[in-house]
Amino acid sequence: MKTQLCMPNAKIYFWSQFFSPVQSNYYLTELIDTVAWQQDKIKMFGKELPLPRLTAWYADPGKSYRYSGITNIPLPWLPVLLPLKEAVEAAAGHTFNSVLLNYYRQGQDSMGWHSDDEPELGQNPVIASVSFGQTRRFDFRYRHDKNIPKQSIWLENGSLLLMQGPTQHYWQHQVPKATKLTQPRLNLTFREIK
Ligand SMILES: O=C(O)CCC(=O)C(=O)O
Ligand SMILES: [Fe+2]
Repeated sequence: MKTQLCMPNAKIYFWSQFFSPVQSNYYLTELIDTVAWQQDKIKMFGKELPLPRLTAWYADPGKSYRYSGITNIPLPWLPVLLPLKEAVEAAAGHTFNSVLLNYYRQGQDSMGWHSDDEPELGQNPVIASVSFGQTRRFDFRYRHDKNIPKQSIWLENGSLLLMQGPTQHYWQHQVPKATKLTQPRLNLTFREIK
């Protein structure tokens, strides 16, 4: 079922069971096994620190993506990713030429506050985010006014979150640590690199 999140200066839609549990469990194991996962390092306070998650970047030829000082050179599309891309494109009414995959091995893995506002995404990017495996909390905070309350949603197995319009200009998001959780989660964010 599709719902719209009610947040100012944002256009966000959510489908709780976009993929069935059977499909989702298949994709979870298949992607964990076949994706070329890597652990990037970022420079922080003069030190090199490993990112607290594994990532991979699949995209059309020439579509590189740079964030946090890391340049992602695209890998050619894996066949298993193509039906996912098509299903998400049909729901979003938008075509994508790339996907960033994040592998949260357990609750210690996380992603800090950020907006998806890199220049290669252009103005008002459409970003379609699919989750498989362990349910994790996804938080939003308003960038310019601390009085606007934070919002959170639970991204469960098989869900689809679509962020578009001015969302990235006005809101940041994060996936906080959840240290008690032991099960893996995969997230795929489909993007259009200009
Ligand atoms: O894991 C998630 O749900 C969020 C991923 C994300 O924000 C990103 O890849 O930019
Ligand atoms: Fe993001």
